[in-house]
Order: sequence, then C-alpha cells, then structure tokens
Amino acid sequence: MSLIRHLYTLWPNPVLLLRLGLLQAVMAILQGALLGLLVPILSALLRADPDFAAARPWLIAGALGLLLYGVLSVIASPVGLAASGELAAQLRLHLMRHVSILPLGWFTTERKARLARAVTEDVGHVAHLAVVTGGPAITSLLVSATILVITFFIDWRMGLLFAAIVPFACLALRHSARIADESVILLEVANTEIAGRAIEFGQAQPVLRAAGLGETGSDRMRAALEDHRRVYRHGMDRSMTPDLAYTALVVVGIGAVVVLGAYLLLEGSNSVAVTVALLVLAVRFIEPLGGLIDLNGALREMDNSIKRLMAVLDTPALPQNPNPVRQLTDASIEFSGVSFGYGDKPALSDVTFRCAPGTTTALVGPSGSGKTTVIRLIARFFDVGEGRVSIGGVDVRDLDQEAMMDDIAIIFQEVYLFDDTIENNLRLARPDATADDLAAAAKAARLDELIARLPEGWKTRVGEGGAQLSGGERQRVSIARAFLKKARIVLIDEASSALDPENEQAIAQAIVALSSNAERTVIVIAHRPTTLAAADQVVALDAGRVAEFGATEDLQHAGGFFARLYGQYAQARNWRIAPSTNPN
Ligand SMILES: Nc1ncnc2c1ncn2[C@@H]1O[C@H](COP(=O)(O)OP(=O)(O)OP(=O)(O)O)[C@@H](O)[C@H]1O
Repeated sequence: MSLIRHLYTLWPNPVLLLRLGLLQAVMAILQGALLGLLVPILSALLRADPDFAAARPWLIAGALGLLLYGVLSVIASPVGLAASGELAAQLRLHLMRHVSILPLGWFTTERKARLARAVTEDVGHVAHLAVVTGGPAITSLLVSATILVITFFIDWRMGLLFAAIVPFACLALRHSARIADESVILLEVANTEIAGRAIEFGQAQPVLRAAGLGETGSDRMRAALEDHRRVYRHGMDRSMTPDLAYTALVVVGIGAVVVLGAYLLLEGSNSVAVTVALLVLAVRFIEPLGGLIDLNGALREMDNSIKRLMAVLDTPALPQNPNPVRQLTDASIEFSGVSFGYGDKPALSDVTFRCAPGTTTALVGPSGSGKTTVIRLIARFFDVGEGRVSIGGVDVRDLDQEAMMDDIAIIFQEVYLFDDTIENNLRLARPDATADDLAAAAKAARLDELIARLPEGWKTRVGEGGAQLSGGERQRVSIARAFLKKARIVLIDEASSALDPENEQAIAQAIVALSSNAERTVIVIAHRPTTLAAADQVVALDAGRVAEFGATEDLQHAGGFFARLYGQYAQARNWRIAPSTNPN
C-alpha cells in the first residue's frame, strides 16, 4: 500500500498512472466475472439433456466479455508503454526542478553521483516497473478478489474456505518478500562495492601499472568481484529454490477445495457443473498468488528506487522570504558575528568584516581556516548558524535568489565547462551578449590569445567538462564569463597549485583587471602576491576566526599573522618558480 501511495505522491501529475490502474482494474474484474459465467453455462450444458437455449445468453455475454477483454488488452499495451515514457519524463522534470532550488552546498561529489543515479537508473526503473510490475500486481489482486466475491454468491461455504486461504496467502507473500528483500539488499551492497572499486581501479591505473598490476587489478578489486559473484549466485540460488510456502499453500488450498467440493456434491447441495466451475475458480483464485510472489523481487527493487528518489525530493530547499528584496542597492558585503559549521564541525566562529562597494578584499589563511566557507555563505550555498551575511545592507536570506545570483559571479578553482563551443560556454553568462561584448570579455580575461590559437576559434568545442582545455585555460573562460556578466560582485577562489607561466600571468592580470573596476566588489581567496597586492584590504582567517582585518599595506607592515603568511606565500611562489628558471 505504501508503495502505491509513494508512487502517487512521486508524480506531479498522476492522472496517467490512475488511468492505467483503472484499465488494469477493469480487465481484472472482467476476467473474474468471465470465470463466474462458467456456473450458468456449465449448469445449462453439463446435464443429461443439455439446455442450449438457457446457455445462449450467457455464452453471448461471455463472447462479448472476451471481445471487450481482447480490445482492452490491445489498448493496455501501448497505453502502458506511453505511460512509462511519460511518467519517466514527468519525474525527471520534477526532480530537476527540485534540485534547482536546493542550496548549492548540497551538491557534494557523493550527492551528485546519487542524483545522477536517481535521474537515470531510478527514474527509469520506477516508471518501467510501475507499468510492467504494477499492472500485473493490480490484476493479480483484483482477479482473486473478484473470484472471492463471485464464489460467495455461488456457494457461501466455498466462499468461506476461499476467504480462509487469504491470511495464509498473505503469510506466504510476506515470506517470499523477505527472501526477495535479503537478495536485493545483498546485491545492492555488492553492486555499490564493485562500483566503488571500479572507480578506484580506474583512478589507480597509473599506480597499478607501475606495480605491474594494470590488468589484474588490486586485491580489493579482485575481492569485490569475487564477492559480487558469490552474492549473485546466492541470490539466484535462493530465487530458484521452489518456494515451499507457496507450494504448501497450493497443495493444501486446492486439496481442501476438492474435499469440500466433493462433500457438497455428494451431499446434494451442488451439481456437477457447479462443482467443476468452483474447482476452476479455486485454481484461478490461488494462481495469481504465484504471480505476485514472482513480482516480489521487482516490487522490492521498485520500492528501493522510490526511496532513493524520495530522499532527493524530500531534501528541503533553503527557506525563502515570501516578499524578497529584488534589487541590490549597492554591492557592499558584510559579515556580522557569523558562525557556521558543517554538521557539528565548526568552520567559522564570530566572523565580522565589511567590504565597501567597489573594493577588493583578499581572504587569506592556512588550509582549512574557512576561506571557501566565507565565499559559500555569501552566495548562500548554506545559511549561517548565527549572525548575518548581508549584501547591500540586506540579509542574503531576504534577497531574491535569482536577482542575487544575477549580480554575483563565482570563479572556482575547478571550472566546469559544458561540452559545447567556447562561445556558447561564455554566452551562458549573458545569452544576449553581442559579438563585441564577447570580444571585450575575452580580451579582459586574456582569453583572446587562446581563441586566436585554436583551429576553430570561438567555435571550438571544449569537450566534456572542458576536458580539451587546461585547468588554467578553463579558469580564463570562467573569468571571461564574470566580465561578460557584468556582475557587481565577483567571488574568486584563485588556483592554489602552480600553473604554466602563460596561464599564471594571464590569470593574475585578469584578476587585477576585475579588481580595478570601481563598480565591482571582489572577494578573492588569494594565493599569489600579485593578487594580494591588488587587494584594498585583507581578511586573515585562522581556524575559522578572523585573526586580522585591515588595509593590505597596514597589515603587511604590522608584522603580525598576515605579514608572516605573506612571507610564506612569496617564499612558496619563489620555490615554485625556481625550478622552471633553473637552467639545469
Ligand atoms: N562540505 C563540507 N563538509 C564538511 N566539512 C567541510 C566541508 N567543506 C569544508 N569543510 C571543513 O570546514 C573547514 C573550513 O573549510 P574551508 O574549505 O572553508 O577552508 P579553506 O580555508 O578554504 O581551506 P583550503 O584552503 O584548503 O581550501 C575545514 O575544517 C573543512 O574540513
């Protein structure tokens, strides 16, 4: 039941499913009723002087019923297929809409993998199984229910016996469901393990090959494969074993029907015709149970897929102010007593600083000090635990999300590009940009030099995720997007790793160019002295707290936390540059 309820809540427009369910229900009731016709037909025909006239109306009704059943069966198949496709499309749209309002902080690598699985495998499973498994499951239940009611009308004693079989049938079903559950769970665990090992196997290829294990793989991979094989065999063995509970039910159930039927016949309550009809009904009453047991595994799988989909759909979006502020008055950014943690783990404690509109602020601090978290809180990837983050004097929780993101550009260290042309990747920032706008943005981000070198220029495709470009080149595309978007606030996570000299210089200049615009407020997680030098002020973080905050020059000369850190950055940079300038 909960499965059916979940199915209906899952689809934003369940009419299709309802129509399909109704069609299946009508067919099942028709099937039961057609079997019920056996009683008057056999009663009229199975006698010493068969009465064809009495049988005729029932035979005609039976023929019409069969014709209707045939027509409904022909309709049901394409309706089912169309419904499956439509349901999958609806559900995917529903999922994507929901995901698009989830906080950006939700998108961890693990959750992205879960989302990919939900959108592809789980949606396909549920839509397909809702039709392929749901239909027969409804039919099986309703055929038995219809036969039970009809039997009561034919002979109440036999009706009672059929009813007495029901609880045992439920027990047999529960038993087989448990077995199916166990196999599905075991296989699921083995599948997850093998998927994880396969990814690891791919990532570890250089190491494995260096160790001469490229083909055979690691011990862990081999163990996972062996485990998967064993679990799979075990599951198959279990499902192949004749289900004793069902067999016992068939033997005892049909046996009891035969005994009672014979007794009622000999006692003179029922004719031979009625007894034969009751036996046929008994077989059709118990048979669907076997079908349901066969469907159990598929129903369990569907249930698991539904649970995974519900887990995504139940993830709450960040609360929205019903009357949000839609226009930023200015591009100032302010943290007032902000504390935030990932779960129980504090990441920022009582952080307070202000960036005036048009200024550039460098965020510095050791790894794990909370720099990225500051950027995430400004773009409302998460909501703060305490205090407030405001843009233009308005708490980000009261700002219209779309309007806010229109004014913010974020340049991450790892830039994702779509498998499209450079031009279209840039246009994402401003779809109506003219060729001149594009050229200006590319020039400012020093992307023009790269485009000039590419064989198809602006029309060059960048490959999946931008794989045809280097990390530094992708970051230049991202910077060009920020220029094109004319965002008043730019948040940058400068690459911390070494880049080749060309990209290094181009990106440094582009960041300085972004900062030099008096209209733009820039916050940059700075790793390079040039970027630090371009900043008006510095927020130095240490273990989630503001260790120092002030004008860059002042802090540089103050000889405190930032001055020491600055020295380390400069040293690290020299150390990185040294090998490339070393003639040896
Ligand atoms: N998604 C997350 N889930 C749980 N903890 C996180 C998450 N992101 C960051 N943290 C933790 O929060 C703290 C601050 O991390 P943050 O990434 O903001 O630091 P950072 O200064 O940017 O570090 P780095 O320079 O290494 O990128 C760290 O202890 C980190 O382990």
